Amino acid sequence: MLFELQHASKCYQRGAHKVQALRDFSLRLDAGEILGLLGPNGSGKTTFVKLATGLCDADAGELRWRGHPVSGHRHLRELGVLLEGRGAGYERLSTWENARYFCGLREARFDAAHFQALAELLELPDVRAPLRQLSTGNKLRASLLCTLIHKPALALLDEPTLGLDLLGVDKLEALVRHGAGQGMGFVISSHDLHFIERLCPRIVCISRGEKLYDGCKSEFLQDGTGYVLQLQAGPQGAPALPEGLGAWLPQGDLLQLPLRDHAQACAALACLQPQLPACLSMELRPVSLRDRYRKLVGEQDEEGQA
Ligand SMILES: Nc1ncnc2c1ncn2[C@@H]1O[C@H](COP(=O)(O)OP(=O)(O)OP(=O)(O)O)[C@@H](O)[C@H]1O
Repeated sequence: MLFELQHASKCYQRGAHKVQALRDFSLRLDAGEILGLLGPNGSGKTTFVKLATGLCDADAGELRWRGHPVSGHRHLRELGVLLEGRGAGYERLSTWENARYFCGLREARFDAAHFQALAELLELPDVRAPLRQLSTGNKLRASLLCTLIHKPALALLDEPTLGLDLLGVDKLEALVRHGAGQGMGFVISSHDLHFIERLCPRIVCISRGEKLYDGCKSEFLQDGTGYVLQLQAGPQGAPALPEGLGAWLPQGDLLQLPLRDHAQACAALACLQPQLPACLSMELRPVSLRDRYRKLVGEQDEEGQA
């Protein structure tokens, strides 16, 4: 076991009010794991990263590193952190200079070959130019490089895709897979659900500071729905559903029908076929992380309002 946070709680004081950012939150991670941390805005993801990195103290709970309670800041040398999609790079320094500086700060040897490998993996164009001359996406690539230059055992990446173009996201994905292959652990907090779905075999979902789910992505996706039929009704309104297929769920101006499996999807299409040409659009797709996440967080909101 690499990292463990046990029963952590954190409350912020905001004026006269208290905000419970995390409540009895526990998480453990092994070397080589890639964990996707999901949660709505304000659910406590950044607070978790701040607790893990000592940027703020928990009101309760314990942090353990390699099986031992954390005391002091020694474990920070083995962490790589990207907070809220921004690195801590110095704008007047180049990627190369920043990387050397951050290695020094963590008392790690600067490995030029590792720098080169990361720069190539990220396709960073000009590692000798000051950061201020780089585009937003390339600044983020430089920050990612500086986050990983000292070969941390655990990388905590908060919103690492913010501002990255498609190629940049692909490069980041390759970088994470490469690191995990070498035994690094990753906690990736992001609202980019496609990115998390592609990359993370383990999902943790939090809402209002509490953990709603922690487990395998494949199990997270399996909640009895295998496919979703989605359409936009024409002037005649929603197609009539035969008995046993449930009911249309409105989603903005679209209608969605959750379907159990391949057989039920085929049966639904066969029944609805005469009515489908009158619809403005139609799509049958496998259930996604987005569907499942929306359902889980939505259910919790409903409970909260009840
Ligand atoms: N320094 C602070 N002072 C007061 N309240 C804070 C502070 N930092 C965070 N909070 C509050 O704590 C809660 C959790 O915030 P946090 O930033 O951890 O959420 P998040 O899941 O990272 O959100 P997002 O997805 O928007 O980045 C929010 O209600 C937020 O307003």
